[in-house]
Amino acid sequence: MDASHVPAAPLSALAAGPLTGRVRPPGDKSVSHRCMIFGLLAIGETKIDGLLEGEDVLRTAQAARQLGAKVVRHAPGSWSVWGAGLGSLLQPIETLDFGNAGTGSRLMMGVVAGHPIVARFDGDASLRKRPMRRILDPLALQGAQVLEQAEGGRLPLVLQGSAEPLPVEYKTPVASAQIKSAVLLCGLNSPGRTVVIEAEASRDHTEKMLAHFGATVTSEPYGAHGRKITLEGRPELVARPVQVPADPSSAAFPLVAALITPGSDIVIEGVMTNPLRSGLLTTLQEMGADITLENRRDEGGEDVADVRARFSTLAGVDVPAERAPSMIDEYPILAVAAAFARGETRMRGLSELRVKESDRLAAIAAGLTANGVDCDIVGDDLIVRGGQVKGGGAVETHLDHRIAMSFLVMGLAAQNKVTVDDETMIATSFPTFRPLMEGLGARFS
Ligand SMILES: O=C(O)C1=C[C@@H](OP(=O)(O)O)[C@@H](O)[C@H](O)C1
Ligand SMILES: C=C(OP(=O)(O)O)C(=O)O
Repeated sequence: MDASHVPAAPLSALAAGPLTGRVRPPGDKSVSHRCMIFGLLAIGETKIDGLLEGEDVLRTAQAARQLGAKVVRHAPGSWSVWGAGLGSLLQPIETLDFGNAGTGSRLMMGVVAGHPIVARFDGDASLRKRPMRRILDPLALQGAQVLEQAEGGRLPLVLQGSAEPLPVEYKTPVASAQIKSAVLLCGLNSPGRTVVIEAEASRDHTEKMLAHFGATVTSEPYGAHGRKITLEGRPELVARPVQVPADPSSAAFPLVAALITPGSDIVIEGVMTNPLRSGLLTTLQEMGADITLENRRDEGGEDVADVRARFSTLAGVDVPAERAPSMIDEYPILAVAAAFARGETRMRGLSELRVKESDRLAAIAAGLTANGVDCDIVGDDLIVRGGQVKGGGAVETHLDHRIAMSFLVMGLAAQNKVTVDDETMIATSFPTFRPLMEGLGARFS
């Protein structure tokens, strides 16, 4: 299903009995995008197991095809990519249309910027509003040229890459794995060394995959919370199998649903517990959540665990700004947990939430207010005063999957049903959200 071409579909969540059972959410979205990209750049067959078949990743798969890869689906989650090879991408004829996918579009800009080709990038109404200068600025230092762009450096835009990207040392202006990854992916085809410095470490899937596919890449501490990543250009990237763990950002929805719904006891299997993605687990545990990590193991180079969550009496906490990169996509669902917690939760330093699929800071506050939850935005902080949640509200999702799923979870434990104006965007990251939640006992109408 192509979520961007289906009409909006409202959906309500109703108070549910206890949630029980075991589930496995789909594959991680960040890793799945990167499977397609590294598959495109490597020589040979990249076999992928557990790929997220969400709309965002399918867009990246399509772009990889347009740039010369052969991409084949064998069975659900089981895919192969035969790469064009680093330095040998095809000139795409049609626009690369990334739909709703920030990650796919921005990482692929890095790939195109490092090749002597011209590509037109576009996306849906949400993606067209998102800032791209943060990607285009470093890529210009590396030698790429923006031939056309919409106002403010936005999509649609036309990017001309360079046959020989310049080696750069780039310090990212905000903690962003997308900026870091775009620079590194462009630097792959540079005859020299590319260095990215981030003051606060962001998710490291690109670095891990670079090493997995044979590049020489190092990552060392930088300052109190940062990293310095150094990549040697022009490696021979060789196809390697990839096993995709379950997405912690998707697992967050059944997790919080169980914590706030009385009597619940669930297990979420195979969840990636990479420390750079685990800020939500830390925060919920600080709030008093009954969460245990069982059967901890390594799957495909990532830490994974089965996460057991039981209904808990939560208390408000202060969430420090430096934790934001490790839980950046989880603030909408954390705000829902905070609405059911006793006392005040203050989430600090959320400016990046304003430039996601929607202005998430505003969308969260509006959704909470519509459902009778007391909250404020103070500067870049969100303050939620929790307790019992009246519900009964209608929530505007602004083409944002995480806003839709978060408020549907709220409806499972609120006194009255919660309605979101459009559930279609959920297909971008978690196409099985509804059946998975219903399997645990959730009710939607
Ligand atoms: O690199 C990635 O896979 C992602 C990075 C994050 O974005 P930023 O780099 O903009 O923080 C995150 O919000 C997004 O969902 C996925
Ligand atoms: C921000 C997100 O994704 P992207 O930037 O890839 O659109 C997300 O999935 O919450």
